[in-house]
Amino acid sequence: MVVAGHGRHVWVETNDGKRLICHPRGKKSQTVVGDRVLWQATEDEGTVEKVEPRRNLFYRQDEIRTKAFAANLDQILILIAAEPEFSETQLSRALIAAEAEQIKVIIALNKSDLKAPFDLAWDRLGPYRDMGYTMLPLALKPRTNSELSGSNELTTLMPLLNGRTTLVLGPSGAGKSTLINRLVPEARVLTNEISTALNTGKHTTTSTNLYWSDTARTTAVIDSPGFQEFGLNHIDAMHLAGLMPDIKVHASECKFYNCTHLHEPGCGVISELKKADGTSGISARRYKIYSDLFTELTQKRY
Ligand SMILES: Nc1nc2c(ncn2[C@@H]2O[C@H](COP(=O)(O)OP(=O)(O)OP(=O)(O)O)[C@@H](O)[C@H]2O)c(=O)[nH]1
Ligand SMILES: [Zn+2]
Repeated sequence: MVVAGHGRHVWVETNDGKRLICHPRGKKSQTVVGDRVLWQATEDEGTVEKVEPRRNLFYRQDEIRTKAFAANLDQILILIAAEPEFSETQLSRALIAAEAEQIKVIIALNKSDLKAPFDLAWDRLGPYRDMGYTMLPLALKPRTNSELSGSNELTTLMPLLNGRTTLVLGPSGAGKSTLINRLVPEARVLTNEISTALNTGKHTTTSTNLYWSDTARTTAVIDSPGFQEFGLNHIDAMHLAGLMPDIKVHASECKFYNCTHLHEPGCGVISELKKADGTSGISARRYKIYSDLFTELTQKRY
């Protein structure tokens, strides 16, 4: 399994837990973290001979290039926090990308100890709870021993991670490193090892790494940057509504089968949005995100 990558060179873990650097055979082979590969030993390193078929491939795409995050995921954990204030647009983009690959998502809101901003943020997430996304409050920051003995903040999260491979995504400052370091105390050491091995001189905090949080290697977390610039150019504008659950339920009520939900008469989405009695299942903010994204995806350059 590929557990880290740098450029075209990857760090492969064998079934018995050994790790070695592998180089791609030929120009074409593109591997990402989570890939299962067949490799062949060279002197002290290896060559990737074949990438096994993937269950899924999670990626973002901007105008310049496609960037794969990871493959063969069981789920994605989106970690946001009471502070800094999260961007609903970024959150929605990540959810749409996950939906496009039919990967389950957990949304975790960190820093529940910051009562006032936390309550505000929890409120802002109302539409996402209504859509059925699993959502949990967290307080990840290590506390004093007396506070810790009372409750373990990871007791609600751990059962959701156990035995699975989870890609952790989140904006800077939400607590991603705090989480990874609690799940995998030796993460920092491993990251240094990887960057020395794949050697680049620079640190690999900008690359994607897979860590085991148990010695039996059944629970994996993948740490990846890139939440900030989440391009969705790989998605067809006409498929967008189908990837946003709150819009999707009303898109089946439209008069025209190819309705864009932006201006058409008899549009189920627009009529839901215009419900004046406060019962609309589509928030104004979500509709704005939909229409802005629709425009972005129809104007994309190839
Ligand atoms: N109040 C509070 N602060 C927290 C909590 N969890 C993490 N923090 C703090 O939030 C700050 C950011 O946490 P990090 O884990 O470095 O965040 P990150 O998402 O890895 O951020 P980058 O390194 O910028 O990507 C640190 O100062 C943490 O101590 C929490 O539950 N409550
Ligand atoms: Zn419509």
